[in-house]
Amino acid sequence: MSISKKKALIIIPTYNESQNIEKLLEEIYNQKNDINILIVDDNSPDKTYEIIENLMKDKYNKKLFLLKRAGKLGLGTAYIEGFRWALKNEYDYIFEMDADFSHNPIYIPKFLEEIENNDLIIGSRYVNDGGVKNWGIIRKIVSRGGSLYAKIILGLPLNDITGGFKCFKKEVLENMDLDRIKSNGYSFQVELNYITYLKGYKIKEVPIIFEDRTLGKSKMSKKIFLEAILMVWWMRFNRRFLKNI
Ligand SMILES: Nc1nc2c(ncn2[C@@H]2O[C@H](COP(=O)(O)OP(=O)(O)O[C@H]3O[C@H](CO)[C@@H](O)[C@H](O)[C@@H]3O)[C@@H](O)[C@H]2O)c(=O)[nH]1
Repeated sequence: MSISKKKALIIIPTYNESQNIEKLLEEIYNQKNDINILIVDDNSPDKTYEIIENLMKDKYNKKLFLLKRAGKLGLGTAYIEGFRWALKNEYDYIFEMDADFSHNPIYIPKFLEEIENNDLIIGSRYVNDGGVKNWGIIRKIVSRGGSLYAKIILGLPLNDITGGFKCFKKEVLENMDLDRIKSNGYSFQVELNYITYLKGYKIKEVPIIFEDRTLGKSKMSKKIFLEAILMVWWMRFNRRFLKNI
């Protein structure tokens, strides 16, 4: 079957992204006009959801959707709810993407091409031709170190393990019990990659240049960072549980 016959959905979790979201949607649709987008908004105080509600009525009618949750419940659970929605609505290819332009929409066509012969595509900062822009030295060390830490402890043959620009084939998500995923922050990405790998799916890293956001603020915190450090050890010792999740 050709790409055009497959249904693709991009899930974008949002919390206070009113400065970014409309422009991002425009750029995504410039890259790929026939794709659907699901925003999972946690009742953003800056009313990001109102921008979406207006665009859904008019400009992006029937291609833009919104799940509005009661309050800030975390990135991981936002994706889990998005995945459930995607499976219920029979999407074949399911993307994860940030709202802040750190994930450049120009890569979407490449991901769609590569997912045909793979089960999970990871936009990777740490393979040839990948990289980061506008990051200070500390953030570079923490991010690169974090991926190496998870790679060594878990024995994962991947270079960018925490990255959040991805595309799944629906079978991967259908064949895991989403209710049993434990992580919510950075380690959410690690846990999903690890389960996908343990189940024997084909994972490919595609190089991306990750650019730090210029508008709005990152929501990541010390707590999320600590969760990631500890969760990697939990995953290491619960390999069998995760393989059968
Ligand atoms: N709905 C919802 N969205 C959220 C929440 N927290 C963050 N988001 C949304 O999730 C996206 C990423 O949030 P950032 O706060 O910009 O995250 P980051 O620190 O840059 O982390 C990114 O990079 C990490 C690794 O480099 C990734 O692990 C992570 O998934 C994300 O892609 C943004 O669209 C943001 O609005 C939340 O609690 N609820």
